Amino acid sequence: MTTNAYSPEELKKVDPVFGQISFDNHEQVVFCHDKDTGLKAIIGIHNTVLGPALGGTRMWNYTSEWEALNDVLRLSRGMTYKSAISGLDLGGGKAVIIGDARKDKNPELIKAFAHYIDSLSGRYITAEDVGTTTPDMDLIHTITPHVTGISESLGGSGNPSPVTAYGVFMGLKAAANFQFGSDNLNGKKVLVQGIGNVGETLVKHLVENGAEVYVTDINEERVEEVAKKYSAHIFTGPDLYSADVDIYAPCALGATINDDTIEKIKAKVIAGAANNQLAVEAVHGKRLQERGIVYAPDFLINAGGIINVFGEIAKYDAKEAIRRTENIYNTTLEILNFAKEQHITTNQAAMRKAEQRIEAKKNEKK
Ligand SMILES: NC(=O)c1ccc[n+]([C@@H]2O[C@H](COP(=O)([O-])OP(=O)(O)OC[C@H]3O[C@@H](n4cnc5c(N)ncnc54)[C@H](O)[C@@H]3O)[C@@H](O)[C@H]2O)c1
Repeated sequence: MTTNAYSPEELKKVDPVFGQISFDNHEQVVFCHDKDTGLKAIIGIHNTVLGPALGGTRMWNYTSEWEALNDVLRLSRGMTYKSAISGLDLGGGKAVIIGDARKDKNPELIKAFAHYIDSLSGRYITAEDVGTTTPDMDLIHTITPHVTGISESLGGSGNPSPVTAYGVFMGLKAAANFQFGSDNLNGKKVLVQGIGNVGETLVKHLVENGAEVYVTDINEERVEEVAKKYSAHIFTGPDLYSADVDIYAPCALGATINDDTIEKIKAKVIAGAANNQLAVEAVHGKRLQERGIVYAPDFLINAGGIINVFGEIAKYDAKEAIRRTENIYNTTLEILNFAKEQHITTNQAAMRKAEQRIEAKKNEKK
């Protein structure tokens, strides 16, 4: 599975950087190459109006540079909106390293990358993402202070995934409240797709709150293990998108709501952790709205991780991170109501609120 919604062929049709499909007024795009280690990386700084651009480094075996560039453009923009809607004084950025994390990652390559981060003097602050780990961040920390998600022993905020899962759970409950008139999940059928770090903890919260949880993952061992641990059901149908459930929680990779899946979805609420769930925001967000499916914007409800990590910069503790994450419930309800009033999609509503915050800050600075 690629992490992009576009094929390399589609991406090659336009100008190399500023003409890219996902280019959206990014402030800076940095191409990093180190001959000795073979490092090829791209740092995308989308917007720094609210603060330094914070976002993780993804290491992925992209099939082409076009795909890597598109991913970093798309992901860094997403971070701007995520931090803005979450009330954090942070801008949006992200980095990608081209390569297979299992085969190509080594300390020298990570250190070479750290020097590039350092060269940006804090305009970009990194963290973990797919393919990078806390030990990688600790290593980056030996070169530059502009890194979060480091070990707790070094003053870090620890594993963000449980906090992310808690935020997703809050957003999911708020969306259920909006759609079903109550956030009581007792007996509600919920399908969790992807039971990794975030998905597993989400399953725990759901089961503890009486939901009937179905799990699916490409890792079959994990499915068995998680289903057994939490007394969840293993999803066995031929097609998970047409599953007869109330809530679909995408917690694997992005773009699962696309032309092939959208008409099949029976769930009345979509709320999950995966980034960029809508393959094409305008098209698929609208179609969900037309079909009466309440979509809790991913970048809003999966912000627990960044709220947690921001504590390393803003110097707040784990309790405060949880308190702020809990507020995702209120923000989600506010956004869903705003979308209804304005007759816009929930994704548009969240983006509009985020843009309003950025604009206000820009005007304040003038
Ligand atoms: N970890 C965080 O704090 C955090 C924060 C914000 C967003 N997210 C996003 O949430 C998602 C999950 O994050 P995570 O940290 O749990 O990742 P993870 O790698 O621990 O788990 C992902 C799981 O999805 C499974 N998977 C992959 N492709 C699949 C497919 N096609 N069908 C079913 N299962 C599949 C994997 O086997 C794995 O178990 C990712 O999209 C991530 O970008 C995570």
